[in-house]
Amino acid sequence: MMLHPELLRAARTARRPLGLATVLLAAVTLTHLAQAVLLAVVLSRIAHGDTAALAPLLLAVLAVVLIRAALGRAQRLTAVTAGATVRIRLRDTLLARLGGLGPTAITGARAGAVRATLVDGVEGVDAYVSRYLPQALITAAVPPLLLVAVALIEPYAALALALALVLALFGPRWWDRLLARRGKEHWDSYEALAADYLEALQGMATLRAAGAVGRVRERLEKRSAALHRATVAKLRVSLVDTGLTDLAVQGGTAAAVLVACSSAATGRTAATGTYLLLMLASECFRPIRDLSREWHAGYLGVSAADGIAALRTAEPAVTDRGTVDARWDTAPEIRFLNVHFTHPGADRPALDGVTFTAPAGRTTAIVGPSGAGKSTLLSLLLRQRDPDRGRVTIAGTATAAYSLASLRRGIAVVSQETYLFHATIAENLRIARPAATDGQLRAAARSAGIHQEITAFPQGYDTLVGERGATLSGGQRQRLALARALLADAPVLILDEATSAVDERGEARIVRELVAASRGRTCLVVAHRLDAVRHADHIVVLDGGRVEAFGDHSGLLAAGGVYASLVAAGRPAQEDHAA
Ligand SMILES: Nc1ncnc2c1ncn2[C@@H]1O[C@H](COP(=O)(O)OP(=O)(O)OP(=O)(O)O)[C@@H](O)[C@H]1O
Repeated sequence: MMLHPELLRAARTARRPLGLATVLLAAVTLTHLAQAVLLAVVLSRIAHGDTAALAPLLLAVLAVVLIRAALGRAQRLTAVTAGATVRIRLRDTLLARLGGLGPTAITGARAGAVRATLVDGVEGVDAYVSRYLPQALITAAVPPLLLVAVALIEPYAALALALALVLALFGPRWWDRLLARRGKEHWDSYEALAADYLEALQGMATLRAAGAVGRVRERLEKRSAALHRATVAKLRVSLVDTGLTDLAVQGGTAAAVLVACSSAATGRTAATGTYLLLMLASECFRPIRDLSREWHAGYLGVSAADGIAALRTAEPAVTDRGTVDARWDTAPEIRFLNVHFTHPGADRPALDGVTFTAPAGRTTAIVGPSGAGKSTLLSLLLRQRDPDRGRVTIAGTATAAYSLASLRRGIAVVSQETYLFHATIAENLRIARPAATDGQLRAAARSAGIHQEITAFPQGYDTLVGERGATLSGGQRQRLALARALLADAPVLILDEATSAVDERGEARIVRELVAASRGRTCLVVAHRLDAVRHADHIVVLDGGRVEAFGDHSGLLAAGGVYASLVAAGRPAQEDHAA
């Protein structure tokens, strides 16, 4: 019997249906026992040539069989309901935890591995709690009780059965650790394969362009072979386990039959007692045989349990202890006050004493060469991380004082990696505001410069965009994401390289239109091309994690420095560095 604390915790979320499933399983077991007793009486009557009461006895057997069929059906339905409850609650918990962990933790894990845990691992937990656990409880309770009954009829038979039961129940436990290890190795191989496959599918265009499809296929074949080896290794241990149980069951039954025959021959037991002994000896092992069958169904759950526990208990990068509701009536002012931050494992700070104010209701651009700290700054504003020192405030209140959910609702973000779902354009837009009217959708799309292109599609706003917006161009995807952020109507808007996939003229136009559309909001813009941000009310120039300068386009240009050299280069900062 393998019990895992994580699986028991999951089972507690559906105590009632699981309790009912176990009670019904106990009732099914009782019908087996009742049938065994009735058959023993029938056989004994036949042996004595007493056929008078056979008809009612056989009818009683039939009734028991019918009752068992009904109970068995109810038991399976209840178990399925219990399993579904556990599955749904566990997935909810894990998804909520993933949401709470934020992008830093999610990018640390491999998407395919997380998917395997969330989908296949949770399915395994369902089988474990709904089928294996009730059977394990019955197995722990029924054979000892039957042993007592057998001992009352023939103590020697009880002794033979007890030895076989101990061997059947505890013998395989020697292999438990090895089995758990093999199960873990199998699950790790499975996760790695799932992650590699997902990555290969998602990156197929890049792999094809780089001529690397063959190499990746070889790697996947190696992964498949590793999974096959892990499966066989696991099966070997599991077969020894099952073999030992079978041996004990067969041996125990044979020994009990021998003892029953000998005690009948010596006259120690009467005919009814002998038949009862034979029937009960077989019933003693029924729960063990059933448990062995259910074990294979629930084994996946045991293998995935460690991964599920790790996901469920993963610590988020920031704690959500804030209580203030980030619901600002007017666009708020954003301030960075002497903010220091070093990424875990990095040897130099990404932000080294950053201080500036993004005035309320205005557009502030953040520019600087690659690695200057722009994305880090935005991640601190969104509380994906907390500063090591210093404070980030919105409307005069530290970001940590706001509840995370409300803070993130109050800030709309468009980044290069904004995700579009396999749904229609309208559905993708309404993710930001489910109750938005068609008019509001159109207004947001117009501001993001995509309305005309949408209406040019044969199905307009009902066009399916494909997974990750596959049927759209890079620029269209970004503008759609932009429209979605505008629709969110949050008082703070962050554009993080949001228009980099749009052509140069398009970018400058969109940023101009956005600035107009976001009037009344506090807008922070990190743009690829300086042309796009020259009209911003304020520009913060970051370099090496410090604020190098602060001002407007003409002032910064006149002052020289990093900004002037970036403009003079006339190219994106990243290219400068790469050159
Ligand atoms: N997860 C991370 N772990 C360690 N170091 C990091 C991490 N993310 C960023 N850094 C480092 O922090 C510094 C600032 O990076 P950041 O991404 O904020 O710069 P950026 O100005 O946004 O650059 P870019 O314009 O190229 O996107 C860089 O030195 C970078 O190498």
